[in-house]
Amino acid sequence: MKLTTRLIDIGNRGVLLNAADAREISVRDGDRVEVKSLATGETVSAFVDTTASIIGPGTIGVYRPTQVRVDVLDGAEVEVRAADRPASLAYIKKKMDGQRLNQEETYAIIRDVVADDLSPSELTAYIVSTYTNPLDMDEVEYLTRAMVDTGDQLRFPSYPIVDKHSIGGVPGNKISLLVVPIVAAAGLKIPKTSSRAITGAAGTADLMEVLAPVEFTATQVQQMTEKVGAVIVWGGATNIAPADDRFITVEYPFKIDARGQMLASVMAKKYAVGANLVAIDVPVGAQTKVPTVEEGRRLSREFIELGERLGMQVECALTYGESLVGRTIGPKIEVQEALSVLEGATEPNSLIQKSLSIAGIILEMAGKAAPGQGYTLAQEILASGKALAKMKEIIEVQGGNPAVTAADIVPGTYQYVVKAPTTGYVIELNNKALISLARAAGAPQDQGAGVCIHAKKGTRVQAGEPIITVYADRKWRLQKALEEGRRLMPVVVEGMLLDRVPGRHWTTRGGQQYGQ
Ligand SMILES: O=P(O)(O)OC[C@H]1O[C@H](OP(=O)(O)O)[C@H](O)[C@@H]1O
Ligand SMILES: Nc1ccnc(=O)[nH]1
Repeated sequence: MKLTTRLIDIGNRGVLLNAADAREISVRDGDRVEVKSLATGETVSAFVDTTASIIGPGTIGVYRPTQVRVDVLDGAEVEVRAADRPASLAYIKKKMDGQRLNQEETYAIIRDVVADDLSPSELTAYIVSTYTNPLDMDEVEYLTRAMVDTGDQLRFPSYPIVDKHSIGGVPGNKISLLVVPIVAAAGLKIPKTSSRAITGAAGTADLMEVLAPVEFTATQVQQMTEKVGAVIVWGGATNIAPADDRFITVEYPFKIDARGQMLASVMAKKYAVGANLVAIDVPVGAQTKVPTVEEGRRLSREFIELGERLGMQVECALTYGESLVGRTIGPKIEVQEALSVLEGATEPNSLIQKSLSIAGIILEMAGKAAPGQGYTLAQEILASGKALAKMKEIIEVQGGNPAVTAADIVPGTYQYVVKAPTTGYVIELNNKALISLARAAGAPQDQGAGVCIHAKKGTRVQAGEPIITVYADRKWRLQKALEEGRRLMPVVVEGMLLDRVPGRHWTTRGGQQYGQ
């Protein structure tokens, strides 16, 4: 059917058809059409929305991403017909049914993901299929390679190129802000790409964005790394493993990170930046992605095997994930904590020790430190101020203000201090509840939102002492976080009343009613 184009500024890969025209070519809402520009001969597939009134018969509304691909102007004529379903849908169904996918099938799915040829529900079906029917190692390798091959890759003229990644799952895990500058200050190249939050309240990309822009092309990532030795950027903007960020948009609301997807997500980014030496942080503990040490070992072996298949040397560190890293969760307060350590603070221990351990592993892998000496070298670099100086170079090369200090970073202006209701030990600090609290307060989108934990598990507190401060950039967000806090009770002090369960308000025999 020939239709006349009307450009519509909507960000989806779609077109708007009059309901009568849609009926004529036998398509319904959500179906696909092929749109062919009669001027250029180019063809693009797009998803259909229908309307009875916004667009009249004979006209087609073309949304921005569709227009960009087919290069049509307002008023141009296009040919429109019902399109076939992509073959990848059958492969997604195959995975939903619990079968294995081969290399070609995996590549077909990932190509369609990157080309935006799958609708949100189709993409969700794929992620859920791999969540419920775990990928085996061959499938993980196909997925990783497909994610790399459908994006840009960096090629540095010399090795080693080192890299670090955490599988996430523990709140407050801001160690990349310390590890990357320490390792780069030792003269190593570390082009660090990170995701935004997946199951947490602030991913490393969300943190770095407090200090500098994080959206760059692959070429810029390479140039900046060559200049100062390191970057900390958001993988989603680089076109490095571009499928990764599409998957994360599906995973984020459900707070899920299926094992096979996680392996591929992390290792595709490492492979695509050209890293040959990689340290992986695997936080272990109840309420993390890896509940037991045995599972942590198994996952580590999988990371190492996948690394071998791809030609990268991988070392994994099982780390303590029962409790948050440092004391803060949320973009600004986490950055403030990390910067203060770079500036010389000797607390919090959990953050400093973890960062030095992971940096130490990388320094040993790259031969900068003798076996067993990496931690000490990392400690010297941190104490000398060289890591802070390197961080300032990274901030500057990415376009941020290198003069920034921890004191300049001000968390959300709406604050609420939760006090210990009773004297006793903190016997429970629930990671997942803390994450929900920080997300309810607005993290990571609201950079000032988050929580600071004053008393970690095992600490003795006096009744009335602060145990948590909640920060928010908006008042209603603070209220929401407090409601979430009351519901989830992320901190429990021994002896504390957990809840009161009232009976009904009986009228007593004496005819009086109490406690209204
Ligand atoms: O939100 P959850 O699932 O906890 O973790 C996701 C975070 O973990 C990784 O951290 P890094 O880039 O190694 O520092 C990712 O890049 C992301 O920032
Ligand atoms: N699935 C993932 C976990 C942690 N980091 C990532 O980049 N991806």
